[in-house]
Amino acid sequence: MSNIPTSASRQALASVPVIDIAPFCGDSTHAERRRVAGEIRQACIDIGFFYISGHGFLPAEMDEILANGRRFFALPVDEKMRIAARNNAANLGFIQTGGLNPDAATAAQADRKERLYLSRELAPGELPDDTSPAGKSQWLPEETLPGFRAAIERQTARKVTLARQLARAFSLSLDLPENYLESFHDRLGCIHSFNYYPPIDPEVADKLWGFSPHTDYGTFTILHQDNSGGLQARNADGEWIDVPPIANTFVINVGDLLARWTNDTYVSTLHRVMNRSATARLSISFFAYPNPRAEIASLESCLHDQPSAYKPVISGEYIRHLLTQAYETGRTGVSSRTAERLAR
Ligand SMILES: O=C(O)CCC(=O)C(=O)O
Ligand SMILES: [Fe+2]
Repeated sequence: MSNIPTSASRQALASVPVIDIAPFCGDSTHAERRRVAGEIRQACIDIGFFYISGHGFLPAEMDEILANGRRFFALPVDEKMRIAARNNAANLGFIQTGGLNPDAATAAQADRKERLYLSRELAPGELPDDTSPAGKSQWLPEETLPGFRAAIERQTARKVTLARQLARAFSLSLDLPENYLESFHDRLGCIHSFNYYPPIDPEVADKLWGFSPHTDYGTFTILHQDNSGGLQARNADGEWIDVPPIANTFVINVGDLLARWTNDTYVSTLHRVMNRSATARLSISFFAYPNPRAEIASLESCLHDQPSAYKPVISGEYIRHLLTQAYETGRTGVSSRTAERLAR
């Protein structure tokens, strides 16, 4: 692509753009998809965040999954701890405030969020992989939450499809063949995370985060937030801007692995959550990771005849390393990769 925006033209946005991705979800012309891909490229260069509309999820479906998330977190903590993530090989399950092994001291400082981490089912014939969470979800007995598992599995499958459609859009945005990134995600590693944020007392709001500033780790995240508000992202000038709820949209953000893959053409942006509303906030993140054994080396279309800043990594090992770091501290924090980038 000539005359295309590059990271040299990063702009400090005051708000996150909304992009209609319908051309990637149904019949469309190449020109239509190319136009959308151009909008995605600009957003990923400027801030690494954009909303999507035109994704095909019905409003009732979106309400239903939020309602199911609320049902889970409303259970007594002892019930939720029956599927504690610390007892699961892939660390899927319930993560209480303070992380996997909170002691009193760390839990007092930790992010206030509780989480439920799930993944997708294995596809027919797919074998489990040590570095992929696929097929390793834990579930409460059906009688505890009737209909919960079936509803979540349906939604997870829908988001796997949406992730593939987005992979096509990202490919085109990077001047790659349209199926290029999709072929790295046909054994998609993914975590479908339900995030519960109790309201934070304004008196201690400076010390206690719902979710402290962090970046995500994978290729991209599909985020569904309820209407509480409280999410912010850091723009190219280092200012925190609101990413308020917009009905019937998802928020997409670039993860560390895609930033690395694009040699920092696309930015994995710091973001954070403070629930200042009087009621609990619920959000649902779907983290898309490439096939666990895929080698991720900087894309040719992002090198511009310069050597890459990064060595190739194996996707599953890289993600597992960052997740372990987060689980053990109870604060997702800034990944070591982002720390390196911020220090440069
Ligand atoms: O709750 C939100 O809006 C953001 C969640 C988030 O940043 C994450 O799950 O990584
Ligand atoms: Fe995040």
